Amino acid sequence: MYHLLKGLHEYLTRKEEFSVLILGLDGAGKTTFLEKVKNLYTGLPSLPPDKIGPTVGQNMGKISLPSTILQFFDLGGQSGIRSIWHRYYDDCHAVAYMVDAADIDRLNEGWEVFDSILSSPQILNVPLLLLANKQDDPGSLSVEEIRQNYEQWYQAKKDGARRIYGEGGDDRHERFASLDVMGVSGLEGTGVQAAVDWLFIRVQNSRRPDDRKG
Ligand SMILES: Nc1nc2c(ncn2[C@@H]2O[C@H](COP(=O)(O)OP(=O)(O)OP(=O)(O)O)[C@@H](O)[C@H]2O)c(=O)[nH]1
Ligand SMILES: [Mg+2]
Repeated sequence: MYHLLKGLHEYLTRKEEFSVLILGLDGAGKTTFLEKVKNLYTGLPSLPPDKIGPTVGQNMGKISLPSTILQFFDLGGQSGIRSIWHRYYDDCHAVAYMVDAADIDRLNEGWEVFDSILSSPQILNVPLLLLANKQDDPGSLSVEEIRQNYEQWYQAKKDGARRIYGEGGDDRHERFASLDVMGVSGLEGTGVQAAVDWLFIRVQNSRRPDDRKG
């Protein structure tokens, strides 16, 4: 009887687990952000910023929310490591792409990488959130400026491609038009809970066809 009740209790209180990828160029602030998420949701202290080095491979962090567990994968953003990102695409339920909104010189490079994610077939129906990080930095671009910056970059790329290939499809631009962009500071924690809330809500509605409950 005890085992039956225990099994029933476990069945009723089990949590569904979802994987969230945090992607972006090296130095965008992904690991600092994940440390803040872990601190806010588990109560454990964040690693001090001066103890966070460039990620070689991945960092993971699990947080428990009502009836849900979010498992974050923070992947190293250096160009040599980006080639492994695609291995995670099939099993993820959401992607947070982070840009350093204060590093204007590297935004174009960040958009090139973002564009390759937008055009990945495995990511097509996965919720995608764009995070404009380092909002605490007085030199950072606002959410609206980040949107405009991407639009300008995209337009320039499209104009260049049209000259070479003629008119083509515009799927990525359509996806961007409906994309949510949120301003955060992983260092100070501003906007971090709003971003996690966004991911929490979206993953519930985006189960992959082969996902099993439990
Ligand atoms: N001002 C400010 N600095 C930040 C913020 N988040 C991260 N940083 C700094 O940005 C630098 C890079 O942060 P990381 O978290 O290591 O960046 P990353 O995206 O994980 O980099 P890789 O692991 O190389 O891909 C560090 O010096 C951080 O302290 C932020 O919100 N505001
Ligand atoms: Mg890192």
